[in-house]
Formats: sequence, structure tokens, C-alpha cells
Amino acid sequence: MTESSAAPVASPTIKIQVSGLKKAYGDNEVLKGIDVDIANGEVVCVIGPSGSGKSTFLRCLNKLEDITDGTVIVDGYDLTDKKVDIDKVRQHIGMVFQHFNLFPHMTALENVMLAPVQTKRATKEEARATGQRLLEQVGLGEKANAKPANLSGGQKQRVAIARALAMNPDIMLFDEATSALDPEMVGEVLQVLRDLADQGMTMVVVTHEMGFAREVSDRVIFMADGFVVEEGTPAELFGNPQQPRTQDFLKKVL
Ligand SMILES: Nc1ncnc2c1ncn2[C@@H]1O[C@H](COP(=O)(O)OP(=O)(O)OP(=O)(O)O)[C@@H](O)[C@H]1O
Repeated sequence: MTESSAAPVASPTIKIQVSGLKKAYGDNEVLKGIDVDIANGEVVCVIGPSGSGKSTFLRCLNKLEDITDGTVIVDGYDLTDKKVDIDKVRQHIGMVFQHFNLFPHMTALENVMLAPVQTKRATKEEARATGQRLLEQVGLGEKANAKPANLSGGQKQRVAIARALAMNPDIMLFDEATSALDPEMVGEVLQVLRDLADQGMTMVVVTHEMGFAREVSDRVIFMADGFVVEEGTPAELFGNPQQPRTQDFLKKVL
């Protein structure tokens, strides 16, 4: 590998290029060779049965997991290149998990301000102004001074989304962001995701919300047993699935 290999290498229209991605935990190979390209502004939903490798796939996209084999190129940075500064790459990527992991002793606004200030991307004043704007964007402008304990699950998740947006990412990864929520709060969080999709954010969304996948995504990927079994537009995948495994899965969940 040369020094220059740490520089961006991909086309700016392709945000994420995954080729031959394998991930094993010991002898257990949970990703068995995934090939996916995701374009700028594309919204991709990843669906599939429990244990099929969806979260592991997502976590490989910002190297929360070490990649066993294959390549993952994000915003032109090859994550398998040891010279690539992963913290720098992660500044392009916002990630939202099932559990919100907010700091309980900080207000909603302080949680949102934290990363830009800590990484010196913004002064405190700038981060405060941006944080307030982002809380308003997710419908929580009036909750800026509330501590997480005084917010509902859906509100906490919306703070977590605002926190991810505070680093001004150009890719957002959502790992079952609504799975821990009471049903009545799912809609308010999905609405924030819809708004982000409308604004042209590149998004990869691991979800069990088939209605959301159907309505919002540009492309749906169906995974099973560590493989991409089938992918297509929502109309193709939900309306006319080709693979028996996809058909069986959709029969169960729709
Ligand atoms: N840190 C880990 N160590 C060992 N095995 C793991 C680890 N993380 C995940 N696995 C295994 O990898 C497989 C895929 O898990 P993953 O969480 O990616 O599936 P998933 O499709 O997201 O499932 P779900 O829909 O239930 O969240 C599972 O068999 C799981 O037990």
C-alpha cells in the first residue's frame, strides 16, 4: 500500500462501495460476501430475518466491526486501508442505534452540542445555535433544556438523530432506530427519517418497519444468512419478489 492509498479513491456519486464483504466471529461467518453500491442521496433499507447479518453489515460501514475480507469504501475512503484515519471518515457518517445512549446528566441541547465542540468543529456558541436548529428540525425545539429522563423514548431517539446530524454527516446509518420504542412513538421517529430522505440525505436503514421500507426507500435489500438474497426497488421487492426466501419472509411479515 502506498501513502496515497489513504486518500479518497471513489467516484463522488457513489457514497458507499461494498465488495466481497465478509465478517466472521471466530468460525461463525455472519457476512458471506456482500456486494452493494450506494449512490449519493440514495435511501436503502435493509430487511431480513433476525440474525441474518443486517446490523453487522451496517456496523462494517463505519468500521465498528473489523472487516474480515473484502472492501468497504465510504466517501472514497477505503476502510480496509490501515492508513485511513477512521475518526476522520466517521465524521462523514452519522449513526443512530436502537438504544439512544444519551448522556443522562446533560440536557437535550448539551447532548447535541457535545461532539462538534469536543472535536473543535464548532465553538460553543456555534454548536448551541446549530443544536437548537437541529432540535427544532426534529420537532423538539421546546425540549432543548430537558434531561433525557424527562423525555419519551421517541423524543430521546429524535435527540439522538439531532446529535448525529450535528456533525454534519453526508451519510446516515440507522440500526433499528425504532425497535426499542412503544408503537405510538415509532411514527414520530420515522417522520424524521422521511424528512431527511426528502432532503436528499444518503441513508442506510436497517429496519423491521416494512411500511417505511416500502414507502421511503429507493432500494430495498433483503438479507438472509449473511447474503444479499435479493434487492430492488420497493415495487420490485415487495410487489414481485423473485426468490423463494424473499417470498417466504415477506409472507411472514406483511
Ligand atoms: N459481537 C459478536 N460476536 C459474536 N457473534 C456476533 C456478534 N454480533 C453479532 N453476532 C452474530 O452474528 C449474526 C448476525 O447478527 P446481526 O445482529 O448482524 O443480525 P441482524 O440481522 O441484525 O439481526 P436482528 O434483526 O435480530 O437484529 C448472529 O448470529 C449474531 O449472533
